[in-house]
Formats: sequence, C-alpha cells, structure tokens
Amino acid sequence: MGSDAEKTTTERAMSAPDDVDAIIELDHVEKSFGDTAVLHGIDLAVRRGEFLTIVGRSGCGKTTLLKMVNALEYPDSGRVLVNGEEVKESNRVELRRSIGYVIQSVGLFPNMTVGRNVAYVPRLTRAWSKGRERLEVARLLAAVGLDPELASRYPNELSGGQRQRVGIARALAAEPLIMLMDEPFGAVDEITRRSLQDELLNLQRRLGLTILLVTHDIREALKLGDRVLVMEEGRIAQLAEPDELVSRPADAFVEELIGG
Ligand SMILES: Nc1ncnc2c1ncn2[C@@H]1O[C@H](COP(=O)(O)OP(=O)(O)OP(=O)(O)O)[C@@H](O)[C@H]1O
Repeated sequence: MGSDAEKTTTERAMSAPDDVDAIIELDHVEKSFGDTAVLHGIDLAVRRGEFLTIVGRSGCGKTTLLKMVNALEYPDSGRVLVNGEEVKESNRVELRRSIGYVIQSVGLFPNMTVGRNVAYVPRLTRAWSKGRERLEVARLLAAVGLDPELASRYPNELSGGQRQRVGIARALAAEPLIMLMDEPFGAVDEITRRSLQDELLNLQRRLGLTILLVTHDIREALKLGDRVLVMEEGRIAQLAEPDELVSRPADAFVEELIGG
C-alpha cells in the first residue's frame, strides 16, 4: 500500500519535496510587502527537467514567487533552495547568470544589435572568438525560429514576436539549467504564440531545461506544463498534472478557471 503506482497524480504531485529530484525547493515561504501578505506558507518542489506552469488571478503572487528563485526577492521567513543551496546564501551574480529570466517586456539592450544582445552573457563569461560567436548566435537564433540574418539588426527593427524570440535566445545563450519566464508570450498574436510555445517545448525537452512559466492563459498552462500550479491569493489552490487539474479540480476557483 502507498506505493507510487497506487497514488493519484495529485498525491504524487503534492508529495514531499525530499522524495523527488528537486532542483528548486520552497520551504514554507512567507512574503509581505508592508502590511500586504503576498505569499502564505508556500511549499513547493520543482523537479529537474520539469516544466511547471503557474496560473492565477492578477496580484495573487505569481511574479513574486518567480523572483524568489533568482534572488530578486527574499522570503520574510521560510527557505528557497536552488540546487540544494539556499538562495539567500548564494552569490547573486552567479545565481542570476545560471538562471535564464524572460519577461514580457523582454528588456533587450536597444543600442546593441540582436547578435550582441544574444551574446551578452557569453561575452562576460566565455572567451569566444569572433567566428565562434557568430556561429553560436546563428545557432541560437535558429533554435528559436529566427533567421540568423537578423543578428545585425537592432531591436527596434524587429516585430514584437521577433523581440520575444530574441529574449529567449539571449536567455538560452547563458546555458541555464533553469528558465524563469513571466508571461513571455504576452504581447504576441495567437499564431506566433502557438509556434513559440511549440519551439519552447522542443527546446525544453531537448536541453532538459527546468522551466517555471507564469501565464494568464489556462490553455497555455495546460499545454506546456508537466504540472500546473494554480495560485489563489498567495496560496497554492492546486498543483497537479494537466489531466488531473481538468478532471479533478480541487475547488470552485480552479473549476471556474478551467471552465473559463
Ligand atoms: N516591490 C513591491 N512592493 C510592494 N508591493 C508589491 C511589490 N511587488 C509586488 N507587490 C504586490 O504584491 C502582490 C503580488 O504581486 P505579483 O506581482 O507577485 O502578482 P502576480 O500574480 O504576478 O500579478 P500579475 O498577474 O498582475 O502580474 C500585488 O498586490 C502587488 O501589488
């Protein structure tokens, strides 16, 4: 009794952090801004190579949770561990370089070409020759479905969808094990969005990336996530595989979200 095979997917999904190969662990994390409590006792273990999607209403704490992982925010109490090391104790610069961070507004450097943008972190950390850099940039642009010829353009000479792809290529250039993505496809049309989703899924499987992706789009969350984390007012409403979430929503809130 109680073997893994006998558990429901929810029980497996909710099982204790120490019985999985966790690359990211949140251990009873609490966070407030002034008088406003934003995260309430969050316990979460993300497995190496897992794609976790995070959904919930605006202001429920999704971005704050993501920022805990790359030390842009710290918990008031509780612990956040990446690769078994507490984030609070880590070297922040090294930690951030090892974690890709992609946000909706992309944040490309406007005065640098696409190529320079993509090669930004490798230029700081690796001694690539000019030729090698050109090859690597072309490879990365192709990986996110962009024509390598775009390397010589400036960000303002690209469409919103192309800029989003460059943002992902730039994050991948640092060869991260973890990617944090906050509404990465928010500003693109439906067709581009679908193709970006497909490319991201391929990359994630191929490179064994661990991805935490925040989205407002439940269909996107169900399509991309190995598991989906539904947040409600700073708490975990449900953490489950997509099928389980759809067939057995934990409460009326999750049911409404799925129904919508
Ligand atoms: N630096 C900050 N100072 C004060 N309050 C903050 C700060 N960052 C976030 N908050 C507040 O914390 C709450 C959670 O914010 P967070 O950005 O995590 O929500 P979210 O779920 O990502 O929202 P959205 O879906 O709208 O992006 C919000 O009420 C927000 O106003």
